[in-house]
Amino acid sequence: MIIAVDGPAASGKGTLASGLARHYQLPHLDTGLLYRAVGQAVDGLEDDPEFEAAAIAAAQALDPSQLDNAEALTAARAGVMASKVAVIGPVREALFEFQRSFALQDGGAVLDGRDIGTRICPDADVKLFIRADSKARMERRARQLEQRGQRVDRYALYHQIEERDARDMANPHGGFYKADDAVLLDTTQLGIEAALQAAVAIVDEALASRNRV
Ligand SMILES: Nc1ncnc2c1ncn2[C@@H]1O[C@H](COP(=O)(O)OP(=O)(O)OP(=O)(O)O)[C@@H](O)[C@H]1O
Ligand SMILES: Nc1ccn([C@@H]2O[C@H](COP(=O)(O)O)[C@@H](O)[C@H]2O)c(=O)n1
Repeated sequence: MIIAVDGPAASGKGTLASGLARHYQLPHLDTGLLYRAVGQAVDGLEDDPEFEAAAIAAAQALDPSQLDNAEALTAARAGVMASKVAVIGPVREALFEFQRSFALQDGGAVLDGRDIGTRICPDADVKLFIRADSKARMERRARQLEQRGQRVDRYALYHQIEERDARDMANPHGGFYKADDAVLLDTTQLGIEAALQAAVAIVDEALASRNRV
């Protein structure tokens, strides 16, 4: 079974995807980490005329074992850099095959990102599109950073999230929209456990209706 989980920054899609993976005992891939690893590799080169070429080379050379050191990739700066390399078509092409193979492994997988239901796994068995309003997303990310001991400027964080969403949605190579057959789950008013229960109910219902056909 392939489960695709998409949604904007800090909507909680990673938390839900990993909860679904645990629940259904499937492997999980956070595809944002791939873009973050590429972004991190070219951090500081944004004004260099070779920025695009360097990002493409980094994507082509990406060793997914780099993702084991995920802690550094979760920094806000890595997210911003990820969204800058994600607009480069050949970067997306270079990362496609790894994601597709991960999804197609025996038994299936859960993948979360921006284009899983639209581009990577248009054939997924179940697709979820997670949303939460910008203020809730900012507050969740702020608490996450504060728990790591970081000081947070909530005003700046709000604008950083909005700016990243805007860049992602304008990405001509992105596929960042809700697939027609994705189920929308709004978690603005839901805590983590309630959101996971709602997601499990959606997956179970999708599987049951598939079996009824
Ligand atoms: N429903 C929820 N209610 C409250 N907090 C939540 C909820 N879902 C996730 N969180 C918390 O919000 C933070 C961001 O969640 P998560 O990393 O899953 O978001 P994301 O959409 O994967 O983010 P990104 O796109 O930046 O990778 C985490 O600290 C997580 O524990
Ligand atoms: N499938 C994806 C996943 C991510 N991106 C880009 O990477 C940025 C960081 O992703 P997070 O999920 O870790 O927040 C994101 O803002 C996108 O620009 C993508 O394009 N496609």
